[in-house]
Amino acid sequence: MTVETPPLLDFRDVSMRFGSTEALTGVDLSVNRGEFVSVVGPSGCGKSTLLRIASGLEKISGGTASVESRRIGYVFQDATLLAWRSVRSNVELLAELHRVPRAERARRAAEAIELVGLTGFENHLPRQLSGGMRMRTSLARSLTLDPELFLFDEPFGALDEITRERLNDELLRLFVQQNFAGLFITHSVAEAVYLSTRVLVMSGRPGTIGASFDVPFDLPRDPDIRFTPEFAALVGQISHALREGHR
Ligand SMILES: Nc1ncnc2c1ncn2[C@@H]1O[C@H](COP(=O)(O)OP(=O)(O)OP(=O)(O)O)[C@@H](O)[C@H]1O
Repeated sequence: MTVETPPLLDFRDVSMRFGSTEALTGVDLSVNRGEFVSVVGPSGCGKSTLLRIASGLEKISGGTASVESRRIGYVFQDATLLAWRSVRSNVELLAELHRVPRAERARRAAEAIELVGLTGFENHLPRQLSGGMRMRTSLARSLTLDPELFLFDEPFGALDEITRERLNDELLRLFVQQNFAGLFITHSVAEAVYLSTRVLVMSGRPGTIGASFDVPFDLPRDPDIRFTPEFAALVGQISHALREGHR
């Protein structure tokens, strides 16, 4: 007999108003353990609002939004590093705020730095890093808290194509290795398909989930999958759904 575990994140009929602006309506969204769910949608349809609700920063106007875990990681488009702190000290910051003892904090930071491939750069300051390395530092900082649910708000949007693809590979590897569930916001349909087990298409406004696509490709994922006709076909279908919802 299999025991059903509740989804880590479960939104039912969620609506959200900001004054007279109806930002979200009738949003049903769940993220289970083992899932990496991406959300694509036109600008202003409420994607960031979804993440802010998930992280408890925003109170919903209607429906229910439950998050089962307290171990939540966040990575945003801006790496938000402290300029005067080294990579090591930036990576330790969250653990420090959570009052993790010094030796344990140092151990977790060293492990996270290794996981994101920044070993050797521990003493660098943020201004001495490339954009991709800053993002890796931000990712490592969240990994020190061993998140069960990871929320990503367009983390790679500002990076060049090659760096973005490399970080996509690294994130996929971490997803398989570290076993967290992910909710990932992006404007890139190809990125969403490559990273995810499921892609949701939002339409706006007010924003709602218009379509859901399961991604059938195995994990761990071969980077060359991006050049196959099956991959292109799925990207095409999702892009089409995005255009339909935009009308
Ligand atoms: N704090 C706020 N006060 C008022 N309106 C808000 C607030 N936050 C978001 N909104 C409105 O809610 C809608 C959704 O915004 P949100 O930032 O979630 O969209 P988005 O899909 O993430 O956009 P983008 O893709 O451009 O980042 C927008 O119309 C926005 O103006």
